[in-house]
Amino acid sequence: MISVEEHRSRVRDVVGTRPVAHRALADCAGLVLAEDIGAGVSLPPFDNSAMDGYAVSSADVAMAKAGSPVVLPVEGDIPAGLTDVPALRQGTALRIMTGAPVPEGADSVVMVEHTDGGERRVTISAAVEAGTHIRRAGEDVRAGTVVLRAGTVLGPAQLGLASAVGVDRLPVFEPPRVLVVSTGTELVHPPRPLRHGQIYESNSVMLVAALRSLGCHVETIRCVADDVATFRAAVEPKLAGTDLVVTSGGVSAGAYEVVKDALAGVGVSFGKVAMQPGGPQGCGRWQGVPVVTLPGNPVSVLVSFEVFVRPAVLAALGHANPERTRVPARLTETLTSPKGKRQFRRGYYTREEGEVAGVVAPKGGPGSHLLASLAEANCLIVLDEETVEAPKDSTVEVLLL
Ligand SMILES: Nc1nc2c(c(=O)[nH]1)N[C@H]1C(S)=C(S)[C@@H](COP(=O)(O)OP(=O)(O)OC[C@H]3O[C@@H](n4cnc5c(N)ncnc54)[C@H](O)[C@@H]3O)O[C@H]1N2
Ligand code: MOO
Ligand SMILES: [Mg+2]
Repeated sequence: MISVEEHRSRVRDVVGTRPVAHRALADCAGLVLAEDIGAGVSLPPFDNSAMDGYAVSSADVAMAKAGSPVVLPVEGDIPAGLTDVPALRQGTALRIMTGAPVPEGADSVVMVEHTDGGERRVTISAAVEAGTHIRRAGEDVRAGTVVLRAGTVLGPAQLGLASAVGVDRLPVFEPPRVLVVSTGTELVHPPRPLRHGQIYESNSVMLVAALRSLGCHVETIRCVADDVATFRAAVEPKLAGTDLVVTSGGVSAGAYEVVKDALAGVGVSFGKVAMQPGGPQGCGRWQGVPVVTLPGNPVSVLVSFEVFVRPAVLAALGHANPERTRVPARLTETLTSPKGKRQFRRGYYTREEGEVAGVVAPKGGPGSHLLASLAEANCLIVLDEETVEAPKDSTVEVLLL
């Protein structure tokens, strides 16, 4: 039996690191930036108006008040996007819009609300200080400086910033193409009718959802019968276009362990990990393609995914911290755990406003077939290898899902 940590590091080594690809910004959301990005332009690129109003020289409107306004001739318009901007003659005004370049000779903008809105002549009823409503070139970003650091997870704001400094593609760790294969002669695609002895397939659905949430491209082969020739014929032709294969089922100690029987001799090793659920595990390479084989019980599949596959895929994608958040929580009931194994129990974690630690209520028993309780859970309770009993009201560690 190997430890959880040992298998985690094997899976991580097998999955490796993804290559870097340059992708259009629209395809980068959620991915990790592979290199520092410098600004090609300053932000703003030029002094521009923060308001719709009139560009003036503050000296010309210094005496303007509500009761005694100043009237200036308006010599033209500066809409946003105007590239040939006239200079302001002293003693006049230019009508200017938000985002438009401030003309030479102007040192401030009077909001249209403080004027009569005139087109030929404008009556200004408030003075402005020099600099009012002008957004200075470079006050946000200076050209040539690094705006996004390697390792940044690209969300909407980071992608917007990249575009604002003139970038249309970014170097990111390329998401893997993952092939999910669920095995079991008993498995049936819903909604086909079930015969006695058959069950509806659910593991591939969980794995696809979990992998897509990490940004992976996923293809599925569902309900492969427990027959080595059938398994090979279904999966082998797909290996060429695949970066990672994740299988479910067929890895334990029985007579029809299709995944084990098909892959044990070709570079994938199998064994037991000291955890519950998720004991039987395997990983390795098949024709050079990384393979992680998960046990078939539905809870075992999702727990194994959380413990082994998710951190390995996130690390491959360049995430500095690929782990779930761990928090302490007070148990609402006593739990028991097998000595020598790390147990992961489903739980529902809550924390009241103002409380330091939260509370966790176990959901369902330890059985790895109890899918309904998994669907009610928002965390995994971790009971370490030494723990045989965690009493009610004791503090345990939970992983927030
Ligand atoms: N003699 C032993 N028997 C078993 C051991 C053991 O150590 N000695 N380990 C048990 C544990 S723990 C697990 S976990 C399972 C793992 O078995 P397999 O990986 O070979 O998985 P299967 O036998 O194919 O299936 C197990 C179980 O899960 C259901 N299943 C499988 N695939 C799906 C799916 N895609 N959707 C829904 N349900 C699925 C399947 O019908 C079985 O009930 O082995 C124990 N046995
Ligand atoms: O280790 Mo198995 O995954 O409990 O059912
Ligand atoms: Mg089996």
